[in-house]
Amino acid sequence: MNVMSKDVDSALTEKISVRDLKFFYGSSLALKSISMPLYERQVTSFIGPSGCGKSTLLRVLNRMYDLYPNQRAEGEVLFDGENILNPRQDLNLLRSRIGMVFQKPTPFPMSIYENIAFGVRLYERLPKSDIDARVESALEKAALWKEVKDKLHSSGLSLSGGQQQRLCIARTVAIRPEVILFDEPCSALDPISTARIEELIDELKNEFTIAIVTHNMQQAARVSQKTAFMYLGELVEFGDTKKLFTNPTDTRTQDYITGRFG
Ligand SMILES: Nc1ncnc2c1ncn2[C@@H]1O[C@H](COP(=O)(O)OP(=O)(O)OP(=O)(O)O)[C@@H](O)[C@H]1O
Repeated sequence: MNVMSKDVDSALTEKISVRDLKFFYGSSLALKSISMPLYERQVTSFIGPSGCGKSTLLRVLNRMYDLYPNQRAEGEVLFDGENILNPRQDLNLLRSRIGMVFQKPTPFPMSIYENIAFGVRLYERLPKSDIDARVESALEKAALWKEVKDKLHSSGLSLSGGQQQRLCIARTVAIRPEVILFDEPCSALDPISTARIEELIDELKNEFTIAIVTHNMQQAARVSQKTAFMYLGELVEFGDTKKLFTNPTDTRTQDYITGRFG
C-alpha cells in the first residue's frame, strides 16, 4: 500500500485510524491488512471496482457486520484512540457516535417529524420543546426544512426520493454523531437530487468527519479531500483527492481512473 506521506497534512487530526485491518466472510478474506486514517472534518471517499471491499470497509467502521454470523474483523480501528473492534465496545453508543446513511433512502413508515424524533428518543430523554428544536435543526442541516416545515406530520414516505434521502441524513444528524458514513448515497437519485446531496456533504464536513463509498469517480473528485483506491481487498493508494486523480502513484490507480478497468 502506498500512503503518500508527503501530502498528508500534519495539522489534520486522525479521527479514525484503521490499522492492519483484515476482514473475513467465513474463511474468505475480503480486506487484506488495510491501514489508513480518516481525518477529522474531512470527506474521505472509497473508490474501486465492484467487489473490491469498499462497503465492507465502511461497515467495519460502525461494526455493522456484528449483526451477521460468520463475519469477523482482525486488527484495529482506533476511534479517538480507542479500538472499536474490542468485544466490550458498546455498540449502541458506537452507532450513536458513527452514523450511517444507506444507498436506498429508508424512511420509517411514520411522519417526517417522527422519523427524526424517534431516533433522538432512543438515545436521550428530552422535553418535547427540545425534541422540536432538534427536529428543526436536523432538517435545517439536511437542507430540507424549508420544503417540509408545513407538513411535518405527513408521512416520510410521501416525499420524493431525493427528499427521502435528505430525511435520512436529518435522522442521522439529529443523533449528533461525530462521524457519518455514506454508502453510495446518490445511486438511487436523479442528477439534481445528487447535486443537492453533494452540496450537503460539503457543508456537513464543517461539523462531521465523513466517509463515502461511491462508484462515481467524478463524485469522489467533487466531494472529497482524501481518496482511498481499493482493489481486490487491498488499499492500493490513499492520499489527497486532487493528487490521486491527477498524478496517482500506482499504475493500478492510473488504470482505474482512466477507465481501463472496473
Ligand atoms: N455477505 C457476504 N458474504 C460473503 N462474501 C461477501 C459478502 N458481502 C460481500 N462479500 C464479498 O466481499 C468482497 C467485497 O465486497 P464489498 O461489497 O465490500 O465490495 P464493494 O467494493 O463495496 O462492491 P460494490 O461496489 O459492488 O458494492 C467481494 O468479493 C464480495 O463478494
